[in-house]
Amino acid sequence: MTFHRLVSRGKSDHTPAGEDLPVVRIAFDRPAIRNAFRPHTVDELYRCIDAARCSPDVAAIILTGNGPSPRDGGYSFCSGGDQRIRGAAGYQYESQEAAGDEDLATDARRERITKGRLGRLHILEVQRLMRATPKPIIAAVPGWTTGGGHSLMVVADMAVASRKYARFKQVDANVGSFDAGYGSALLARQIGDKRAREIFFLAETYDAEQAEKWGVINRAVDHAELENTAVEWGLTVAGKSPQAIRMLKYAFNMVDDGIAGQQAFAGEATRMAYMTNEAQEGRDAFLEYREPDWSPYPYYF
Ligand SMILES: CC(C)(COP(=O)(O)OP(=O)(O)OC[C@H]1O[C@@H](n2cnc3c(N)ncnc32)[C@H](O)[C@@H]1OP(=O)(O)O)[C@@H](O)C(=O)NCCC(=O)NCCSC(=O)CCC(=O)c1ccccc1C(=O)O
Repeated sequence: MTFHRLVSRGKSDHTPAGEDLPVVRIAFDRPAIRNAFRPHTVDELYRCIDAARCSPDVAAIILTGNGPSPRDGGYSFCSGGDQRIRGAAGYQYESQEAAGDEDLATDARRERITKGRLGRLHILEVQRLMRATPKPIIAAVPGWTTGGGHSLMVVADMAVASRKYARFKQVDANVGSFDAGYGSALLARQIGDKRAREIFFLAETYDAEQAEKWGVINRAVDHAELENTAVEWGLTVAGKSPQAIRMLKYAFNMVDDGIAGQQAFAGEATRMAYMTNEAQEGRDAFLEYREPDWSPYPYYF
């Protein structure tokens, strides 16, 4: 993965040149294999998103894929799990020596897999972190997005895609996989049940204009404008009330995330409550060994 903090060029973003902007860019960095992820990639992705989540001066996150491929010039967002290191129980870590050597034959790579480590499906932990991150995550889709990559795009709060190169294909069922969580359920919520079933059951390729029409993405744009659009959206979000954006994201999540969604929203409500004189009176009364005086606080209705 690559992680970049955006920096002002001093032109249109109202920030002096060279200063940090409140947006980060996180990108898959295996363009030769359409940005497929392996467990190390997922570990890095988790850490990148968490770093952005924990940065108080970051308002929005762009998730994209580096490219083009040095092999054939193809662009990709993410093609999902790396099928070459998929074991019987999940995606397996490779030894450090094999890591990065994309040209090794499949059998040679398999022989180098560290046997002692468990197969992992922890991209699902990343999906949960994306939901729990109280900042909009914007997927910028430059090319192919398939399998687990398609699901990450679905989980992102907004998505923009290259009209020329972005291609979408939910191939899970082709390779015996199925994202039976957010990747399918959230997609059905976003675009309708029948269409989501079509995308999973038929696994046909669709392009950015179709994706925009169906509501899978927010906008199809010229390839050259892809990241500019994502940055513009990120900076627009940064111009809004942080509290309002936080509450809105958790509000959008709440119904679909059940009690976990309610907990996230309620946690923010509690944080706000703690800032009130009323809640502080409760704390102070306890610390001062006295009964709380609620009289200044009416029963609002
Ligand atoms: C993406 C393609 C449609 C692109 O096609 P094309 O442009 O013709 O390029 P290719 O020549 O096929 O590819 C170039 C090069 O990249 C290699 N490659 C591409 N994708 C992968 C991949 N996913 N794994 C390994 N290697 C890949 C390809 O082999 C070529 O290399 P060569 O050396 O030249 O052979 C097309 O490439 C394609 O269909 N790719 C495979 C897509 C796929 O099957 N993805 C996996 C789906 S399953 C998945 O993602 C797991 C789902 C998941 O995340 C999940 C679900 C449920 C629970 C848990 C999980 C989880 O945590 O993982």
